[in-house]
Amino acid sequence: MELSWRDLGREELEHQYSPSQWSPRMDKDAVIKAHVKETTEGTRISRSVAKTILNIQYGERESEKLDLYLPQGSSTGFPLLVYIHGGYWQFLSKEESGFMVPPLVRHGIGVMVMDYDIAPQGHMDLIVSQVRRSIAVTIQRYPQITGVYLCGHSAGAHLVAMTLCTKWSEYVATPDIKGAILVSGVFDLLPIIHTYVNDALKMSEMEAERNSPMRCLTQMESHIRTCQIEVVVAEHDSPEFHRQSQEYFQSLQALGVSATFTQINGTDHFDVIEQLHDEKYMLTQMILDMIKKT
Ligand SMILES: N[C@@H](CC(=O)c1ccccc1NC=O)C(=O)O
Repeated sequence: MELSWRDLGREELEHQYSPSQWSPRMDKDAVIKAHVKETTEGTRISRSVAKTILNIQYGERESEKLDLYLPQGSSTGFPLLVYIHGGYWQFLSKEESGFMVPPLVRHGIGVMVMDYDIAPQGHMDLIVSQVRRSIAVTIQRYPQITGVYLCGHSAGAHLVAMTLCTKWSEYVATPDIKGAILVSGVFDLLPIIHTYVNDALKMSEMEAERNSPMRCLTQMESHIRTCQIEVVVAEHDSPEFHRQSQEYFQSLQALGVSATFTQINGTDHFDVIEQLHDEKYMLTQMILDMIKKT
């Protein structure tokens, strides 16, 4: 019989869910520090090269703000990439999450990045609803948006997957989601409950279940089932991260969704996404190709 995460002791489970411990480039503290530095600097560059509308309020709460990065000629019509940042639902913000903008705006693509209430202020149900709401508000306010693509990293990939199973009639508008790129994501939250990650989140088993994309795939609305979904992992992600992505991909395929699975060799959990500032990087090309074709 195959081993499951339930057979792992707490220590091993925590190791599996500590992405920084699997990087061959640097030690765990250095890789996170470098990630924040790289993405903060990248976001600063994006804000200097692209036309921006920063801190658009999408709700009543203080943190409910989003940034828009616009391509040239944005008054006519443009596709929008929504980037959802990671950080285990308790770190990072939109201030470090605009680094992928330059190659996208050069190709006529707009980018939206939202803040959501990270834990411990935020809890999982709130975070999921904030992400969905920020997207609905954006497409309602900017009718020039021709189609929406979702890209998320780590916890952000989880939030993309939850957005794919939204009941859109509960929101102010229904986005035309044409594609999604899920990078090094977590799609079943149950193992997370048994790790340090839950110290700030304080999810109950029920909250973890109802917020697990693996467990709400059948709620995916029919217009979403026709979109293109790309599941991506880093070569140096842990075996548990590989398993989570593999199983999510297989479930999408079983549902008849058009999905691909890609491992990016030579990358770890952090530089797999950091390199999106580079137009020549494989994942940037995958995103540009997807938007061109759909
Ligand atoms: N304890 C986690 C921390 C972590 O995942 C993280 C920390 C800061 C910023 C981003 C992170 N992860 C993914 O985006 C780790 O071992 O990597």
